[in-house]
Amino acid sequence: APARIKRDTTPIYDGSQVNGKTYDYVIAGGGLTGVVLASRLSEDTGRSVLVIEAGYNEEDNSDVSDASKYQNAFGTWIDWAYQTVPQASADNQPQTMRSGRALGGSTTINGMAFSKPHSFQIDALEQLGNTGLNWDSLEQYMRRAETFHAPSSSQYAAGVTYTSSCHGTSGPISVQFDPNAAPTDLEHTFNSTVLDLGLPYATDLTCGNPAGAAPIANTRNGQQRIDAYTGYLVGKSRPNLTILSGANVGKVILSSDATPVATGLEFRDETNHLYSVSAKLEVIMATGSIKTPVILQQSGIGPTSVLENAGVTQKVNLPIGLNLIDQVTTTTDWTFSANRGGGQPITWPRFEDLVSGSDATNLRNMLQNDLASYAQAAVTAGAAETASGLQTVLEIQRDWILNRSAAVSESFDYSFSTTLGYDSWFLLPFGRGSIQIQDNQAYDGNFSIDPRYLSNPFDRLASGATTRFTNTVSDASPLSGDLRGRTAPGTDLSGTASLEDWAEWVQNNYRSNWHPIGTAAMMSRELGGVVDSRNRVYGVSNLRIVDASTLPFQVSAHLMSVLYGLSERASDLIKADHAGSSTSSSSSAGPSSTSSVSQSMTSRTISTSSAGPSATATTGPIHPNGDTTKCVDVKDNNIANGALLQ
Ligand SMILES: Cc1cc2nc3c(=O)[nH]c(=O)nc-3n(C[C@H](O)[C@H](O)[C@H](O)COP(=O)(O)OP(=O)(O)OC[C@H]3O[C@@H](n4cnc5c(N)ncnc54)[C@H](O)[C@@H]3O)c2cc1C
Repeated sequence: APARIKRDTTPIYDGSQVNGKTYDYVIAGGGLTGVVLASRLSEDTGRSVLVIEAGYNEEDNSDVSDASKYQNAFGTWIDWAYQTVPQASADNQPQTMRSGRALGGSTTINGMAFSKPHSFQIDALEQLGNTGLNWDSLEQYMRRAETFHAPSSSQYAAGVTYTSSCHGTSGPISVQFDPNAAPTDLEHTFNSTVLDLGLPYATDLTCGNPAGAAPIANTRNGQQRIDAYTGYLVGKSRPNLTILSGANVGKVILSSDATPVATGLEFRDETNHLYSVSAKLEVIMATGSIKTPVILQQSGIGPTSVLENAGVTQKVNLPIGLNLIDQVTTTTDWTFSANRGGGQPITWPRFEDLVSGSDATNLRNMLQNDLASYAQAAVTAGAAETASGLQTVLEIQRDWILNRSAAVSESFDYSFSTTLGYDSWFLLPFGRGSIQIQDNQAYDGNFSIDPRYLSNPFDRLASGATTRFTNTVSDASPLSGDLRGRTAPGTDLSGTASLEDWAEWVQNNYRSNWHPIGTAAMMSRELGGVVDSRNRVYGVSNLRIVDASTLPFQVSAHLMSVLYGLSERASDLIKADHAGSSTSSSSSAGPSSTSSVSQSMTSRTISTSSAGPSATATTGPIHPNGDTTKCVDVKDNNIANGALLQ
């Protein structure tokens, strides 16, 4: 067996150890949300829980645990590095979407920034048909995930601000300002510059009003990254929790009832054996915004045209894989006249900060007149189910931008040596994309990811305005006095150039913001929703989705806080829904009877194998030193060999 066996929540690697067994809860994916659910649901010692995760325990990987090594893991084995299709409205090139493949999921490779949206953005979840889901109810779950460490007295004296009542005090995820950093000259200069430009100051980015300039805390404890797995499971003794790592889920097993019942999962372990497990109470999907739609479409839950083209028999017609929303990021750079110290000032400009005069009039008119055509364009592109449903959501986004002074962009600024850089993105795209399987191969098949970056005319100009604003800041005093010149974009693009010119630069110089959401949206069925307010998939029994795919729109925040809150909330809902149910008897008593496994296997189409080992099986671990090519579960859509794709 691989030597990476750890502590009490020991992952196992051999799928035959769970094959044919029944667990109360079977969770696909052990990323941010999967790990929260595994931890909370296994608190109930009478319930058996299985998590199936494609990646491994990366506690010993310093690229994960060392908080200063952000980006080192990009392009390595633990980055899925999903490839989009060439982006027709941008530069016609594919984009790489970073995503973590490990216990802890994307929290093992992410930027650790911890912020919360506007309270009215979370209240809008209720407006979309999710009764009872609003800022007040979710905020307590966001706090339940968090333990906040106040800044040191010297940090406080140097100007770090916070509001302790907005934070949690006893949750699994430690949130802290970098203990080795206090605001530098640069940060003071930067903040006074943006305040002079009229931006407000946000004392704390977790209080429900993040617009303006603010300090940002991270999910860290000292120099250690606190990812979801480290926070929620490492060191916990949970005999009723089984974690199978290195295994790819391919399908949800569904009964042939008129309303299909999710009875388990089919998966392939690290040695390519094909196996299945049963869920007595529920199957929970937590494989993230890209893979959740792929797995569900392969299982027969999805849009008619997508499943027909792929040759998959449809069991439930749902807009799974539609409504994909990600943002685009640009990087702009300046040179300092002298080293001004490191630092990470962050700004969240509003519409009124980004544009004025005819630009503001033009953009406002677009939002006032063109939402119906935006919604229709998404339907035509196969990215929305109905124009009326999407328009309802877009009208809510318009209200945030034009009437509620929402933060519409984020600018994450950094300085090192003599460079000042800004990573900036327009937060609230009106465009929508899709994820579609291309064949009926659940393990070695192809799927297309098309975020349709910059296809929406408003997104395009708002992205231009977002990037141009970094120039406005750099040109303003006192910051301008410290800068020698701009290195990206080149000076042929002047600060007063039109939004159109800046948008064109963005089209050729952007990257994915790596925040895909929306592909199984939580909202009423009529609006294009896939799950209800309790995370239950419409038209299927015993199946929930609890991951980033359920967010129906982007918000003015990094996503972790919301996802920790939503998965904490879901764990309570699931526990409550099964409070009276009896427990699974076979989970700890070895494989369930062969006959029940065979029955579930014959009720679905399976080309590669019958129950039990597949013909291509080999043995031995595949990570980190083994033959990683064995773990390729979707052709051309991941890295399995550790090579850098870009
Ligand atoms: C590079 C990067 C930087 C980011 N920076 C920040 C930040 O600073 N702050 C912030 O708040 N958010 C940030 N995010 C976003 C945040 O990390 C994600 O939104 C969040 O982790 C999504 O949670 P999830 O549970 O939906 O998916 P994930 O956490 O990605 O988990 C999905 C899990 O499913 C597994 N999986 C996939 N397919 C299968 C399969 N077939 N079988 C079994 N398992 C499978 C994956 O390996 C993964 O472990 C960043 C994301 C990235 C990629």
